[in-house]
Amino acid sequence: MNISEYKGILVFAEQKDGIIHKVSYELLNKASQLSKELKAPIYSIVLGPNNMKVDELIYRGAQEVFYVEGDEFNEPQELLYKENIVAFIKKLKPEICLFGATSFGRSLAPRIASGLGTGLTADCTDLIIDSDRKLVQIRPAFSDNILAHIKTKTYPQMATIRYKEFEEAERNIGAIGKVTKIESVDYKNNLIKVIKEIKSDTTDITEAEVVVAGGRGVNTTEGFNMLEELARLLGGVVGASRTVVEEGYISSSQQVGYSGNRVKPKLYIACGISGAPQHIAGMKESLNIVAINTDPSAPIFNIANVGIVGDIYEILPKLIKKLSSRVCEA
Ligand SMILES: Cc1cc2nc3c(=O)[nH]c(=O)nc-3n(C[C@H](O)[C@H](O)[C@H](O)COP(=O)(O)OP(=O)(O)OC[C@H]3O[C@@H](n4cnc5c(N)ncnc54)[C@H](O)[C@@H]3O)c2cc1C
Repeated sequence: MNISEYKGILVFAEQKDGIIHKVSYELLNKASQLSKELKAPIYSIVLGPNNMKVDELIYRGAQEVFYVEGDEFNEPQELLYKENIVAFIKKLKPEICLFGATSFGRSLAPRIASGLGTGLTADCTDLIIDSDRKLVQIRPAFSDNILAHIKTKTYPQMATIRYKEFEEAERNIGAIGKVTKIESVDYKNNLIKVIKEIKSDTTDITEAEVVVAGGRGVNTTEGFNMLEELARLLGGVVGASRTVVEEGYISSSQQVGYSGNRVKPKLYIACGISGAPQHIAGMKESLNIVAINTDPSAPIFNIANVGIVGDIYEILPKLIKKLSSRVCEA
């Protein structure tokens, strides 16, 4: 492998219905910092429906956007995406490729790395360049107890980055860049056929401003109904610890934590959650944390702005009653 052939930073821009996922703008922000050190161009690749507005990627810092156009890219077809991106990367030869650690990005990036015969560091929280121009990929390991610094021997150097880890790149509508359309590869072997997409009627937990989360202390359907009611009154969504997801009270799409979603709401209400490091990893950046727990020594109180020692089955009905009367008055 001749490393000197590899130049530039490639950001994969994820989209749905032609709307670019915000993680792509966060990656472009990080790419801009790295490009200053490497003196390397920033590219972005987007596979999206016909006539998609891709200029936004230029406003956010991409110098050249490669657009693979086709309505088939509205479906999360990892294999179709993989074939296109692998073929493209083999030609472009970027030294760094960045993907968002969204559920689609987490599924797609390893397939691409395998197709290219290169390494991949998943779920990074930071990236730096060392004195040899190598990408140091930083990610928590062993339940956030250490921060591993990982370098890849093979090129391109590939990483997925957690959503909401960096600020979005500022928007500059005067930015000049180039959009290059590239032909989709002829690939008919899709193993997945989307028959019907069932849209969730709740807000994506990663975007919610209020999260009312339940743990083993809730542990009944009646308890989760209370959480739903509280979340509704506060205009938020219900989240959960892994324990209750595993027990089947709530879908895994609502899990918060190390192996679930990372959330950063204005208000996080932790009900009957002990505060294990794996849970805290997903919610510690919340602006305000309220914890309700019967055990005054529960670790969740160490990071809570407001701690209530008590039984959720006594506290939540009072809170719901109070909030309901306020909603009625208004
Ligand atoms: C590799 C790995 C990844 C993991 N990833 C995640 C993850 O992404 N997210 C996650 O959450 N966990 C994750 N875990 C699991 C994690 O270690 C904990 O086991 C889990 O978070 C504990 O869930 P909990 O707080 O609901 O339950 P518990 O730790 O059992 O806590 C229940 C709490 O409820 C309180 N309580 C009980 N009854 C009441 C009541 N009536 N009112 C008020 N409080 C009450 C108790 O005092 C206790 O503090 C992971 C573990 C591993 C090994």
